[in-house]
Amino acid sequence: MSGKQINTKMQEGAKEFQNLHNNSLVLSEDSILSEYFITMMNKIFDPLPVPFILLDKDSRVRMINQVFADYLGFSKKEIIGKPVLEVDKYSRFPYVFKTKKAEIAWKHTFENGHTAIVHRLPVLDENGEIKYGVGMVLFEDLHQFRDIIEKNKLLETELYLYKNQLKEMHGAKYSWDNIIGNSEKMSAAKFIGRRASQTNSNVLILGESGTGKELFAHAIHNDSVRNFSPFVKVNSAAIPSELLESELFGYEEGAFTGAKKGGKIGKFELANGGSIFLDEIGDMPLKMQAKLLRVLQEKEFERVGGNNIVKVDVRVIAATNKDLRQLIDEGKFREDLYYRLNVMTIEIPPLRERHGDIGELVSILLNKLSNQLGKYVSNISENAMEHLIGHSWPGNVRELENVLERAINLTDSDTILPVHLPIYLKQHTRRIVDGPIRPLKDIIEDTEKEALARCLEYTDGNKLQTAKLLEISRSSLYDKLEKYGIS
Ligand SMILES: Nc1ncnc2c1ncn2[C@@H]1O[C@H](COP(=O)(O)OP(=O)(O)OP(=O)(O)O)[C@@H](O)[C@H]1O
Repeated sequence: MSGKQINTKMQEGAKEFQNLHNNSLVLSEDSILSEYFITMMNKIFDPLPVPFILLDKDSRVRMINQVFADYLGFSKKEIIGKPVLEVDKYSRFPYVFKTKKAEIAWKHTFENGHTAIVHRLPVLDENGEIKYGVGMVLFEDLHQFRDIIEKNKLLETELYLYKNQLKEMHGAKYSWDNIIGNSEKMSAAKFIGRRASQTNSNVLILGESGTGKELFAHAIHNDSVRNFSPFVKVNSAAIPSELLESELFGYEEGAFTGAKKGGKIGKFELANGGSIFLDEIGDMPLKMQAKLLRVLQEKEFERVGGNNIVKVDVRVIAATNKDLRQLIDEGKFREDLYYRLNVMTIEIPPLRERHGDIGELVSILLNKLSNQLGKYVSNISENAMEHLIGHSWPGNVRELENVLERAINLTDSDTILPVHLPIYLKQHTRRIVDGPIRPLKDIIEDTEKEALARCLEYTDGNKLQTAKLLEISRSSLYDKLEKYGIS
């Protein structure tokens, strides 16, 4: 045979080999019967540890590899050319040739007693007639098969557990159904939120403290195509500025004293494929804002102490209760970052601008809190409700939740009465102004005193949070508490 002929034969053999993997393809008469083709098949399949057999259209064995012959307990010579039923009287090939339908992963017990999982494939010509058949043993005994199924089941269970754990650690817990309120303003905010979740754009959520900005961030992630990937929350105000960079972007081994061996990945890498929720973005230091801007623009960054570029695909959802425009004017927030973030902006209205939502909020929150506290309180008296509606709710829904939780703990029945509400809710500021005419200084001091007492009650005595909510320094808070004798 000339070199060219060998080449052609080789190509034919390769083509036929490909055809074997696709039983819808058709073989030429010459090639199936060609000794060269059979030699090629032997060369390819003999060294493989997968039992393999080739039958012609009359169900005679044309080729069998060594492992299959060994498995059946014959030499190859004893098998080649014999009708398949003489090799294994239980063979289903005659049936497969009749139906012309492949049998995939069937359980089969051979004449020698071995039970295996097998494939039987009929190969047809261009007229749809049987050309030949291919048989393969997938698992040589059922134990092998069962072991793999068991291992697979075990892996699936483990995977499910890890996925759930990951979702718990880095998943979004809330959906739109958890966001109560159908007032016009709230419905408008939810409408934009829903639209935002269907896009890949950055989202900026604005609203006072306790209005539900975090709930919105969860719902947006959950409703987006990224919902199977992590949702990672970072509170820029809660992390000391010197740690924020490594928290967000990770660090390389040896980046600084105390750095972990092997380095550490940051929240952006953790959120890859998913969303990162940057809460209190208005409190982010300027240096970090510059790095964040680069991530938003280039989708890449370097870990602290590293030179390698890390590429990420993360959707940013930022939130703040600060006036970012004012921060820009004060030189505390980058204007370019503001415009990058301000793509889909959602403004959540404060509770005092949607008193219409209070009824629904009270009824759903009472139910939720009753379940959490294991004490069923479902009613609220008309007077108590009036107090709730008359209040200005500086702490928004979070404050309402706290007021209701306290009331559930105080009541002895299934109803909340005015007596179960904190005093500040019932003393409206107007009373201070409405009383006898007094020096303005006294009125201001009384107002200040009441505001401090109210806020402390709302925060359960947490002075740091009180100072934050009243937007005064901690030392100023302590001075005022001392002045008014509030402990
Ligand atoms: N519309 C709402 N429906 C149900 N619960 C709400 C709603 N808004 C807020 N809450 C509840 O109020 C509390 C505060 O909400 P959240 O943390 O989302 O507010 P926030 O605006 O992110 O506050 P902050 O600015 O202080 O971080 C949570 O317990 C939340 O479940």
